[in-house]
Amino acid sequence: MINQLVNNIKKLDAPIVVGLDPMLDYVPEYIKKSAFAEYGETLEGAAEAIWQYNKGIIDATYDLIPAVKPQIAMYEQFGVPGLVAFNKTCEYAKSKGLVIIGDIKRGDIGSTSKAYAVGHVGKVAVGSKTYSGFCEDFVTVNPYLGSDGIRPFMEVCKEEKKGMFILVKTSNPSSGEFQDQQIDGKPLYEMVAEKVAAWGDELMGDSYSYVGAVVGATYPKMGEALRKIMPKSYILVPGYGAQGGQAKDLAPFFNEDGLGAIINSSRGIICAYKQDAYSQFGEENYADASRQAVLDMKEDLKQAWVK
Ligand SMILES: O=C(O)c1cc(=O)[nH]c(=O)n1[C@@H]1O[C@H](COP(=O)(O)O)[C@@H](O)[C@H]1O
Repeated sequence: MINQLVNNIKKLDAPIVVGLDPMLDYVPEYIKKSAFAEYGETLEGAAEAIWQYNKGIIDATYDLIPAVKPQIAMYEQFGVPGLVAFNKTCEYAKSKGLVIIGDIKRGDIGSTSKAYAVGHVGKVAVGSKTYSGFCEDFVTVNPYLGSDGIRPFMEVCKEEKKGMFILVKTSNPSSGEFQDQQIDGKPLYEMVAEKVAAWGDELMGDSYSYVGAVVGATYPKMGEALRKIMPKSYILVPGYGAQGGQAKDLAPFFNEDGLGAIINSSRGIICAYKQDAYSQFGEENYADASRQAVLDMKEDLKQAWVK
């Protein structure tokens, strides 16, 4: 999968992932109206609305982007119907040729991590049969529990040729509370990055590893240091756009080959129609606004990664 991700990025000249993080407030009224007419103001109605909203965005952008990143919390808030919408979204995006990065941020004791890995990027055995519960190509993983929380994801990813992005330095304001703590003269996030590089060496694709990292766009200086520590790991970079990360700061996240980083934008793309810059599209054409926002992001990012 890392090879497909790299190939998609090269083919489209777009190190971009669109975050599918639907809140009901983002969904245009006409979509909600039709979903509620069919299912009522229920969890099913909400799930139908976010699914229709996502479908519109995928249809309008799939030819421009290599990947999407559905954030599972946005779906889980609607319970089981929400999870059905998550799965439908992943399957539909996959049918359009997109790589799916499941933003699930899991990680637990070994046996539990194994179940997460099997469910999201592997296959579960039921009697003599096996099934893919969900169909992501990559997942985000929390490394707080250490190696035995990561290894089950590595084993499943090796078997299935899938991948993961391990949280190294997150984009949020409080990320330093723990991640920046100095241990033996080194920040914790650098220690995690060294482990990511070592785990990644065990699972190499053609040029990049199956084991990637998450580093926030909001910490470009740290991104520069981390790029060097993990040369073979793809870096998933959230925080561009809505969280204030800017293209001019993103160059250090890329390698000399112009690869090695994929920049996420969620609200900046899926809620584009609500922004002044795209107000001419109107609610009915929210998906066209998202398409324009992707084109603008691609142009904006050129200053960061075109060598
Ligand atoms: O793993 C992530 O994707 C992630 C890590 C991180 O450090 N910061 C971060 O914002 N994210 C996710 O990236 C997305 C950012 O959304 P926007 O701020 O709307 O672009 C959300 O889905 C977050 O959960």
